[in-house]
Amino acid sequence: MRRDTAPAAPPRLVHLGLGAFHRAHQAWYTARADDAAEWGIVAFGGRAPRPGDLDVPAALARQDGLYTLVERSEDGDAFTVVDSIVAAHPGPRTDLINAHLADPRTAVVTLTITEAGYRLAPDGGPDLADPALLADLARLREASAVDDPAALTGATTAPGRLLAGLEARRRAGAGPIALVPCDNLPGNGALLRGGLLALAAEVDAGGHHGSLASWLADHASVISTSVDRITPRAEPDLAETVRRATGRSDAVPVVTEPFSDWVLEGEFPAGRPAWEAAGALVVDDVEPFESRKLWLLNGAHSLLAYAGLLADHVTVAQAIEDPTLRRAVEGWWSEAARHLPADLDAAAYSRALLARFRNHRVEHRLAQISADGSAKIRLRILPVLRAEADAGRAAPGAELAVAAWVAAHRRGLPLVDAAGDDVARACSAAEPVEALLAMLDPALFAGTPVGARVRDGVRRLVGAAEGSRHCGEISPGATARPA
Ligand SMILES: NC(=O)c1ccc[n+]([C@@H]2O[C@H](COP(=O)([O-])OP(=O)(O)OC[C@H]3O[C@@H](n4cnc5c(N)ncnc54)[C@H](O)[C@@H]3O)[C@@H](O)[C@H]2O)c1
Ligand SMILES: O=P(O)(O)OC[C@@H](O)[C@@H](O)[C@H](O)[C@H](O)CO
Repeated sequence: MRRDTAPAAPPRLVHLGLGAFHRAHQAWYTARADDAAEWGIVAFGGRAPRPGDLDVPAALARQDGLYTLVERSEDGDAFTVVDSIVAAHPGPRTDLINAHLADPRTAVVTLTITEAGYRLAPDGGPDLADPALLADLARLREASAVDDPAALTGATTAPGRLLAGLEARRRAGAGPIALVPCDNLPGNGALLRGGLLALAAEVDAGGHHGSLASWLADHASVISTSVDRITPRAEPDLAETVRRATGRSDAVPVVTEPFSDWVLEGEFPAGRPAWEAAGALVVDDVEPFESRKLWLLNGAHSLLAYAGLLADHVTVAQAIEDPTLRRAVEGWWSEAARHLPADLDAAAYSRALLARFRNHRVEHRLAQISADGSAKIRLRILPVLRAEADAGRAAPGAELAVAAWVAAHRRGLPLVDAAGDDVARACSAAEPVEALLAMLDPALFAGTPVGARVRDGVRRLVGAAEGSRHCGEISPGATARPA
């Protein structure tokens, strides 16, 4: 695929974390905006592709940024060429990230770097024990003593790359900018803003060049978002499906569901595309929308992932047809709905979700969703479980999600987790179940009725394997590797 005569839109948006979701979501909204011709995206990969994975930025660059979005419903496929990405580069091209951020025409940075990519500690602040992040900070401190732009290159973490780019913008006097995290993290705007300010303060403390932190506070408007579109990893024959249906040769098509949702809160001081034209909603308070989505959709996904894998299911569509799991998901939805504002109509959202989960043509693999469970259970299940426990109620759906995560480790399922070292340590502790629960929240589970019910659940799910001392192979996820 190549661009023909139509000129590409000017580059005014920068994206970090060029994967499937960005192309199914933000790039698609941008291409459908009324003013799409004015807004081109320069997209950067994140970490180096894993062995066997496609190099998406390289493949997209060979196609002038064009790709096919396959919207897959129960009834069939719709194929659209998305043209909003005007340049694609590998993540390590920090010289280009800096150059684009230092350009006053760049108005917005979007991010889909995965939850682990933010490199947060359990308290929600930046993980200042992370060696890669510390190395990026040290580089930035040294760079503050020199005016050479090359000194601002070479960061390996996403926060380090963003911070270096913002420092380049500050030095260029290129003005304010909006930062739009589009990852499934509760309070993603506050987490990104707090993280960047804390990291900038670390740089300022050892640097010589003035205050990056106060520049950020005045010039970086961090948007909070709720993002929703189920976008599984593309199956190997998707390119062939596209070729047969459209005659086009596309090395990196994306498959997604027809449904899409984007809710944003915050100011865009240098402008933005008219995303509302494609259905985006700009609100004063995104938090209730975000909780609804993270609890009802992602929480149910986590429940299905661990309980479904334990029951030998492979995809979400298979797991939701299992009557026991479906009842558990419906139970979880009722538990979560009690803590959502009534005007968000959680019941209608859940009904629609059930249909989305049952779309068997979208092959969303439980193994993909199961990654990084220690953080996801903490963020997506525990807030509801705590609230239910405080109200003196049992919460069987939430309790099953926790028990299934523990049991999946105890049964030796090969799970990827960014906190893989901690999980492995917990698994080889004298009391692995206690240690795994303590990783999530010691106070919630130690000597409490909810803890007792979860332990019973683990015993039932682990069954015959209970005597085994070790969990399965736990691969470290993203934070354990250089980005
Ligand atoms: N896929 C979905 O259905 C969906 C829906 C809503 C939100 N999201 C959010 O988008 C994120 C990405 O999903 P995707 O489907 O595009 O995945 P993907 O694997 O296709 O792409 C992930 C991108 O993030 C980069 N990345 C991975 N780990 C990183 C790290 N530690 N540091 C920096 N960059 C890193 C990768 O290089 C890649 O560019 C999810 O983690 C989630 O937070 C996804
Ligand atoms: O992307 P994650 O790893 O946060 O969670 C896996 C899925 O639950 C998630 O990707 C959903 O499909 C998505 O959030 C739907 O909008």
